[in-house]
Amino acid sequence: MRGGVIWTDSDLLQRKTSFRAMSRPRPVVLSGPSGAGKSTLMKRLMKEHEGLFGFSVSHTTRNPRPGEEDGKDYHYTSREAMQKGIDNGDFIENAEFSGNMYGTSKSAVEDVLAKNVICILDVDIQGVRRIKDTDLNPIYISVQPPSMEILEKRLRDRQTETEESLQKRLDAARTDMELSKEDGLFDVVIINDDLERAYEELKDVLSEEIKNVQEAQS
Ligand SMILES: Nc1ncnc2c1ncn2[C@@H]1O[C@H](COP(=O)(O)OP(=O)(O)OP(=O)(O)O)[C@@H](O)[C@H]1O
Ligand SMILES: Nc1nc2c(ncn2[C@@H]2O[C@H](COP(=O)(O)O)[C@@H](O)[C@H]2O)c(=O)[nH]1
Repeated sequence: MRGGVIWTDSDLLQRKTSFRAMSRPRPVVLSGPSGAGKSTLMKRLMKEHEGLFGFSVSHTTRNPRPGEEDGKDYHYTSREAMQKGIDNGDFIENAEFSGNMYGTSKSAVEDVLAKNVICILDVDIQGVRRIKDTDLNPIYISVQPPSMEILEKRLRDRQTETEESLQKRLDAARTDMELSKEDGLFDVVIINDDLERAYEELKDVLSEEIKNVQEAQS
């Protein structure tokens, strides 16, 4: 794994200054319970704004789902390899979620930042807290389902989970829905009830960043 900018060491302030001086587009962190609709909203955003966004491809130890591609949706890896990368300091954050490891490597973020596009990170609430300790300075958005019942239906209908992993995700969702109420943790909370409305809200929140990148590219 490639090394590079380290966001949590002692010259944090120095690098914060240099980040601002380069006026890079502000990254976006999308979080919220599994099944709330983060990927659905993100994929639509990236499709409608081609060349303006870049996805930070996380690592995970979970198996690929049908249709998912290694290097595009995730870097699929083993526990051993991932732990080695973590011990090596290659990750800005990592977490255990529903029996698997997930993490954002430094190079995943750097590769997107280098293109001067808006970097999107899809991470759970533990990842949000870890990213708060870095100088990435993203916009924090929580995507929430209208209710636990609707979330469960969406996860079941998606047909990606076993009963066991579904129950783990529902447990994590209850915690997420509670913790995400914390004052100041998120800049915006979007309730993804009606998809069109949620998408418009997401675009609205990001309109300034989108405009800035469009102008920089023209
Ligand atoms: N507003 C909505 N109304 C109805 N169904 C929705 C809505 N938003 C998303 N869905 C559906 O709900 C399911 C879960 O959405 P999605 O996979 O985007 O969630 P996610 O938050 O990215 O989950 P994960 O964190 O597990 O990747 C999908 O099958 C998607 O098509
Ligand atoms: N802390 C992190 N969480 C991550 C990362 N990549 C994804 N996720 C979160 O995991 C769950 C489950 O994802 P799924 O693809 O298995 O359904 C979801 O809440 C994601 O937001 C990461 O790099 N770090």
